[in-house]
Amino acid sequence: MSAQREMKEKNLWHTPVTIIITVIGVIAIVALVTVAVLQNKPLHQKYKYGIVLDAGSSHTALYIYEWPAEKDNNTGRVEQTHSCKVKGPGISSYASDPVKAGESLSECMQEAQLKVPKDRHQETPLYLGATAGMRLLNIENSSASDRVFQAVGEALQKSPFSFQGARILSGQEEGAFGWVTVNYLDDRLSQGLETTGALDLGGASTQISFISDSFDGSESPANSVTFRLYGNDYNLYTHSFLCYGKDQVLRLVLAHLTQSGLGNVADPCFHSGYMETKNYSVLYDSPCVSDRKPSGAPATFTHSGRGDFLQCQEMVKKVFNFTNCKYSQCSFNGVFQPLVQGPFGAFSAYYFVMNFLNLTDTSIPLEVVKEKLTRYCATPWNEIQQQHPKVKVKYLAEYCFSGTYILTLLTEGYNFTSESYSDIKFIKKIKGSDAGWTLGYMLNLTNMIPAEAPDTPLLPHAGYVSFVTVIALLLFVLFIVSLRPLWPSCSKQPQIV
Ligand SMILES: Nc1ccn([C@@H]2O[C@H](COP(=O)(O)OP(=O)(O)O)[C@@H](O)[C@H]2O)c(=O)n1
Ligand SMILES: [Ca+2]
Repeated sequence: MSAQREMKEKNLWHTPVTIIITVIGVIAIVALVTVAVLQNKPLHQKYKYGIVLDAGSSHTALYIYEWPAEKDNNTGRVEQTHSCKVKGPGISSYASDPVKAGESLSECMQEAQLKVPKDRHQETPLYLGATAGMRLLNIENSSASDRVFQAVGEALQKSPFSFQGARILSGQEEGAFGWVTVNYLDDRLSQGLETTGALDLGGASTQISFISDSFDGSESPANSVTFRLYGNDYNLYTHSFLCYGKDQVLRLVLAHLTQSGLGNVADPCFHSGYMETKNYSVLYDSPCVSDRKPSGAPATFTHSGRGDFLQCQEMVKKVFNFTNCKYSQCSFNGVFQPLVQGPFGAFSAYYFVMNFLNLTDTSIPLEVVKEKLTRYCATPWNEIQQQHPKVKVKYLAEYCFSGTYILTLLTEGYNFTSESYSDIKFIKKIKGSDAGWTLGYMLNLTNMIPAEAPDTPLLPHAGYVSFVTVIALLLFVLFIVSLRPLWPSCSKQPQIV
């Protein structure tokens, strides 16, 4: 009897019930893992796009940005995938023929249509932001600037993209968005790290933006921009100096020089042997200098070089006004500025000029940098031309001036010292994206930087799948173990008496 019962128990393991339970258990685990994998698998990577046109004083550039479609506001994921330099001058130069300003953009816009997948064209936002060139035109002749915007807007409206408007950025926006760009690309915002200051040098204006422990905005509210990004509050100091881009300062310095020698201008900022006949009307055709035009000036003057860094620096210093600071401290022209603090990224013309001059290494002592520039400026013009046959003569002639202006602006203007000079990094790109205001502008307009830190999943996808699998297997094993009494080896062997 007992042997019979035990035989029965042994056979229980092979009963349909046990088999069904086991099969259901296996199916349940396979289903659980499959659902977990499918439910949480990143979707096939699709991208979204955004286009920004940087309408600068000297030229316009188009930038295309790309980011994974399913995670709009995650960290540091927007990247520049393409850029296109518009041929010809900046849009403000088309004041007398605005339609041409619109037409000038068409080549880059065609390129953008090829770069952005066709099925994304309609939903891709397109922005145009204009900076100091259009600020000056707006001051000089606001109806002319309106006409340029009208023409540019009409041209962009015809593109297949979702045109969101063309407007002038304020100097504050230009500075602040440049700061957002460099800190976003370095993942400093998402990770709440110490931020990098931003130095942007354009043709017609220049911006300085940084966080200072001693700045809460109260001393000069006009220089304060506040942000809440990824759960952190920032009170940014920023200032934009209109007319202090390198092309306008070149005019200012020349304007100073023409005050003394009307027909002949011997310029220490140009190489000896350089000589060009220039028009007074062209030189003074800018609101930055127009009030300085000497009366009774001849139509033209001879602009010749003297190649003397120190004297050039003396001339450049004259464009800064160091008197009349009504704040605790100022940079120049009575503008409040706290002491520079932390690392800085210097981009745009800062980079182009210092890179040309082989002076981007800021670990070289400032005195040595000045010596190198002194030697460069003293090099005769014919030698310079021989050394750089491929560089456009107009640009080549100006590097001595531009280098001198950059060093003077940084040290005399912003009060960088021999020590803090090494905190500056001359940069063009960060992780493949150009440093400049455009990315920050787009991130802001598309609400891509959240005010609060996004909730991040506890585990990455692969970790999550492994976790679910292990737990499911564990449960299954426990279940099997719980059936132990039914295991054949655990049942008593029938004893045959
Ligand atoms: N490869 C290049 C490109 C631009 N640049 C200069 O960089 C400056 C760019 O200024 P911008 O056109 O953005 O002018 P803003 O409107 O920013 O004042 C101009 O002075 C250009 O001449 C350069 O030196 N080398
Ligand atoms: Ca610019």
